[in-house]
Amino acid sequence: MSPVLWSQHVRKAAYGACAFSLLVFGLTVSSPRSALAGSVSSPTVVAKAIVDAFDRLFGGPHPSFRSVHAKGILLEGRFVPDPHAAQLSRAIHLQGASVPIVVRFSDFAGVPTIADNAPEANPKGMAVKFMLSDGGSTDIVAHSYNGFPAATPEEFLAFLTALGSGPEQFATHVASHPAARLFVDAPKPAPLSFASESYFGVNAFNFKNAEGVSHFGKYYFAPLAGEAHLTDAQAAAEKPDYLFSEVQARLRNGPIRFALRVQLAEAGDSLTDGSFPWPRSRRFVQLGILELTAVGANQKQRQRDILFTPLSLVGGIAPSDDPMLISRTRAYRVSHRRRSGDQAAHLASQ
Ligand code: HEM
Repeated sequence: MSPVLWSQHVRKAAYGACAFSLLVFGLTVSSPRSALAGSVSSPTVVAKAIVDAFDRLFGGPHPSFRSVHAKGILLEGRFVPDPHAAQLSRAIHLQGASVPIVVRFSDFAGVPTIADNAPEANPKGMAVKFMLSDGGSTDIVAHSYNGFPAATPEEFLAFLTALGSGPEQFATHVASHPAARLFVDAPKPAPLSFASESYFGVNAFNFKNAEGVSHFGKYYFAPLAGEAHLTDAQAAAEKPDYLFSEVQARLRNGPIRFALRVQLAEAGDSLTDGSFPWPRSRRFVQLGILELTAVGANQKQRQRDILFTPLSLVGGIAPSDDPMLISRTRAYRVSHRRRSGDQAAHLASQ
């Protein structure tokens, strides 16, 4: 899809979310740019500016909903580690015993009512929380595009600012940023099911085993049902909530399974820039199987309350130096505070 078209789709999503959003959109798109022109440099400031930019693009904030990936569903099940997973990492959930998991599938946009077959509903999201035997938890936050339109948080803020500034500005940004170009041009077909999509962790982590041997790698969720996507015509014929209905119907016929793998870095692969994928020829290590068996109860409240972040980690898995990881985590916390309804916290996050 052309950058102009993608930008128009995002605008349409905002319009659909709120009749007033055209005015809001038009009035506020210049704010992130003026923030950028100043000294936006700390990860916290950039993270807040990115959440503000999402809210402007998507007519938010929408109370109780995430600033992006607003429409989602929580499923429950378990993770069964592979017998060889401990060779990669000493992490507690990779040592043999299965652990309960909560998984949230989502559409991209920050519009709670987005149609699943709308272009701005892609990429799809998959966030996983592993409930550890020591009472803690650890997360993986992945999406269905193997890369990202920006290498750094500042570049991502510039991307969102350009997107909100109009088709010409966005086309200019895309023309001078290869990762944005690749992202905009990449086909993002609607999946047949949340269970028939691949999901990528994008940013690298360091995995260390009990002997102290460490490797850098990126997460990858492979659907055991196989990848399956719709043609544009098939997607257009689907209902707005087709993915959410489908996943619940699918669960009535048996578990949904994904393999969790780590793609290992080789010399020369960037450990600090997730915007481009590593070559497919890199070795994958299987960490285990996710088995989803039920739709979570009390969806509305639990989706509002639960927080997934890429830096909710556990011993044996450490962040790389990719600057996105810290800004992502801060942005997710800002968005979480804003949707929690706590006015004091909301003000503190301004
Ligand atoms: C600087 C880069 C990024 C920023 C600032 C950012 C920001 C955000 C924010 C603010 C949220 C809402 C979180 C919440 O309210 O709980 C979010 C959600 C999400 N993001 Fe990102 N994001 C970034 C990069 C990425 C990347 C690289 C991926 C994929 C690997 C990704 C996947 C997701 C997913 C799947 C969700 C939904 C999580 C959930 O279900 O709770 N994001 N992002």
